[in-house]
Amino acid sequence: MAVAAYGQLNVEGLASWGSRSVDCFEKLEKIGEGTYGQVYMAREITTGEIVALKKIRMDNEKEGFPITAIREIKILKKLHHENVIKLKEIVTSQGPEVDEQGKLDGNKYNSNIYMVFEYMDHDLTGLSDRPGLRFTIPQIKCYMKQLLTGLHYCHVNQVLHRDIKGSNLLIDNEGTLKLADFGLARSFSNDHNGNLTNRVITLWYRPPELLLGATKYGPAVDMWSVGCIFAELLHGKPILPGKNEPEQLNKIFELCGSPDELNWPGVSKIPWYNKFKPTRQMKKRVRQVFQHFDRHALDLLEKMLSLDPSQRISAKDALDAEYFWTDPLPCDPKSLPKYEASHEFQTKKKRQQQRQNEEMAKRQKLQHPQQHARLPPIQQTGQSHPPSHWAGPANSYPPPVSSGPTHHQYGKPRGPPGGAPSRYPPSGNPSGGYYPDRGSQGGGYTSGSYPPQGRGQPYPGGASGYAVGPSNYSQGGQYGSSGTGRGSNLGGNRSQQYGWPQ
Ligand SMILES: Nc1ncnc2c1ncn2[C@@H]1O[C@H](COP(=O)(O)OP(=O)(O)OP(=O)(O)O)[C@@H](O)[C@H]1O
Repeated sequence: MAVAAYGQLNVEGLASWGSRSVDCFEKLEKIGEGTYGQVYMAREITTGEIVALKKIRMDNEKEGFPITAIREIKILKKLHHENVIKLKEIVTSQGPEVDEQGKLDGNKYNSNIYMVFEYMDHDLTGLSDRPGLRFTIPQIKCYMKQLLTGLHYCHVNQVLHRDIKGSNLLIDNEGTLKLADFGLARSFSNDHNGNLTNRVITLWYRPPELLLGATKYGPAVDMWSVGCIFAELLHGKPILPGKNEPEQLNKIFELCGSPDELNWPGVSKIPWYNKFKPTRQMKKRVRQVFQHFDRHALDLLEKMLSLDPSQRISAKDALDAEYFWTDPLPCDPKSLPKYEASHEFQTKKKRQQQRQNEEMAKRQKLQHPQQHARLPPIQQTGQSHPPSHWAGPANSYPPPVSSGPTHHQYGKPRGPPGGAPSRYPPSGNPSGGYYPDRGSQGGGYTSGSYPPQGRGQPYPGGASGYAVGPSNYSQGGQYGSSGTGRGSNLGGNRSQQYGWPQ
């Protein structure tokens, strides 16, 4: 990995940053662990403010400070928007640190660097993974609108996110959604001719042009991921869960049809097209597969899942789509129900523990079948159950609560993740903005295994043909052409409403 020499983290405009010690914060709980660091919920000791501390992983760095962290810091420093996570500060630790197991963290610099973020109660994956949870259509529209607004802001500021997925969409108990994890993000310019890496974006959300080896691309790559998230929210589970790159491409072609020069002019010039073009002709099946989505949702989804990136809808035009302007309208974020905190890391951990408990119970049953038949059921400590009287149909909703935990309620470290069932009482009265599920259109979620990350991991099997080659493929300025129709007629009012730069 590219690095900067240690001690030379010269991030413009960050003069006073890094002057405070991490000792100004009390770590409360680990809430995330990603490729590039661990994330903790923490409290600032003097003010009591709850924040998220992202520790920059240095243990793999042979020569210095990871370039991904520098990029993330630089990019976040220039982005200021309600739907983009706020980087508050950088803090450092002096001297060796120990991990959760009390082991030295093995960092040869004897010093760590942390990014301090505003704390968010949930990530979208963690939230949607709550047992029995189904998002309503107004709720899905509300989250999608915020996602598109944040992304539009990034794109007009010439930043590609390049890792849009549920666990990077953070949500607070005010219902605000923010884009996070800019570790793979980078600046682009419309006249930029250099090659970019195509080994970005987590596999299930990676667009066909990157899978086919394109190295010139633009904001349309993020819009493909948005399309996958949109369909996932409505469908209840990831729509393109490929195990490796060839399978991922195949799943895309089965859903969106096979690419050719007619539906995607220039596709045959993308480096790995000949290697991976489907051997048989496949038809587009989006409308058939998702026939339970409403007409406006389907129209929008088709435009997001356009194989040809130059025809893929932009974030701005997506916000003008009929979908967001027809009943049921997106709900007001503030009216959304509040939930107990949920992050993907914790829900994964809960599931893991639940599986372990189940296996243990099975083993014990096999060893002592009769004795166990008479014992009370094993308590599933790792699982967060809805109250038993709420174990209704799958489309019933997790109980909204009148007052969820606020940041300041996190006075002391909480117990092990998932140690206790949800504390929130059920409510039969869906309050403000909560709509009961609208038939099969309500979203839902099923637990599943997780996709390979999009961070420069080698393609499977060196011989698979995924060798980076020169590209003569150009995306052709998809972004910035705002298109015609509603956007131009109504864009003024709508732009004001979204608060995006004109
Ligand atoms: N500001 C925050 N508030 C609350 N939770 C957060 C915050 N930032 C990150 N998290 C949690 O930590 C997880 C990992 O964070 P992040 O994606 O920034 O790290 P990463 O090392 O880049 O991860 P990955 O490799 O999965 O992309 C997130 O999915 C989220 O659950």
